[in-house]
Amino acid sequence: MFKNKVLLITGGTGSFGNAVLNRFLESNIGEIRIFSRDEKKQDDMRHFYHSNKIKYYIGDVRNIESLKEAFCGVDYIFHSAALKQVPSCEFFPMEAVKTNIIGTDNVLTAAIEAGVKKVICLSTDKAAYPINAMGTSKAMMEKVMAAKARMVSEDKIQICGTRYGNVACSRGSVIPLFVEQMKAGEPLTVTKPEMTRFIMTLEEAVELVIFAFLEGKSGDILVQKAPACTIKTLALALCELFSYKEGIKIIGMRHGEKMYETLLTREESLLSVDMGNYYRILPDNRDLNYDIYFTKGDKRKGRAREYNSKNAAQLGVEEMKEKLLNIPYIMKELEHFKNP
Ligand SMILES: O=c1ccn([C@@H]2O[C@H](COP(=O)(O)OP(=O)(O)O[C@H]3O[C@H](CO)[C@H](O)[C@H](O)[C@H]3O)[C@@H](O)[C@H]2O)c(=O)[nH]1
Repeated sequence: MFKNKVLLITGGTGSFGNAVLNRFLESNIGEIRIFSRDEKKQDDMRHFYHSNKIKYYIGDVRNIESLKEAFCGVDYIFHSAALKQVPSCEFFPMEAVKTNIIGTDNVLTAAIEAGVKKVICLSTDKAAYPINAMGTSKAMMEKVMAAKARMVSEDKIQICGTRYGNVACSRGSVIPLFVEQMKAGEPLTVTKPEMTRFIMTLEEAVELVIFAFLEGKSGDILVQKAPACTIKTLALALCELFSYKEGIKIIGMRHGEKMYETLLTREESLLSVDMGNYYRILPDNRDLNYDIYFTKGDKRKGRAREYNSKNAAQLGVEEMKEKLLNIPYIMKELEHFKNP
């Protein structure tokens, strides 16, 4: 489906953009456009890949004019540009509104105008029953996406979403932090040992977006059935892999954190289809006519069960070690740790 096509990735200089490039550069895709704000990161990528297939566009999803220019001739978009750090969004919630909500609206408006055929918007489990500004802005992003999908015919453009769990070893996340603590000879700072998270690899995140691209209909959100684990399991697995003896120190929950994350809410589980390794959450396309809204409901509500990192399949220490050993970053750090 990507043969000779033009794919644009917003926020394309991040880990996700690089993983998509690794996946597609050797394929028969026509062109990949990297759209982002940071010229330095784009320049680094230019030198790293040396590929004529990649074109770089400086711009900001907050600025619709910059999107319009970049979208000319584009077939498909993976929309990954976002503010995704929990603390920074908590301190600057309006910045999250501008990038995650208004930015997504801009991307979709410009995509419709430019005749783009399919857009996949990347969201997070923190958007389900959100408690922090990052999750709330992503929940609103999903609503913007659903509203746009409802308004524009599927023949013109297909708009879908994906929801991720935690991407293992992504920039600024807990695994690289624990690795740095081990290098410094410090104990691992565990917030709450029994806290759980869905764990995905970057490759799985790319697979999910491709699955959404191939199988998603307009308005759908696709979710991968990811395994989960407690933070204690993760810390123990790392200590065992690195033969690390300094142990862990419990520091307590941080601002805006939940004990577990949800990939599928109770309400969504009524609208979801089990597709083997994935769930497809169908859009709630009931008539939005206000009279009906007040007189007709859904009797099934209340019977449904959410899908969260507490009731999902849990990885034990051995399984976690196995998963970690498949991640190039861990292999590199292990090598370095053992032969400094
Ligand atoms: O020193 C620390 C830091 C984190 N944790 C724990 O490790 C887990 C993961 O923490 P991360 O900071 O790696 O991830 P978050 O769940 O807070 O959020 C991350 O995952 C999100 C997706 O759900 C977004 O991608 C977001 O940008 C990213 O920071 C949490 O239970 C957290 O409490 C610790 O135990 N000790």
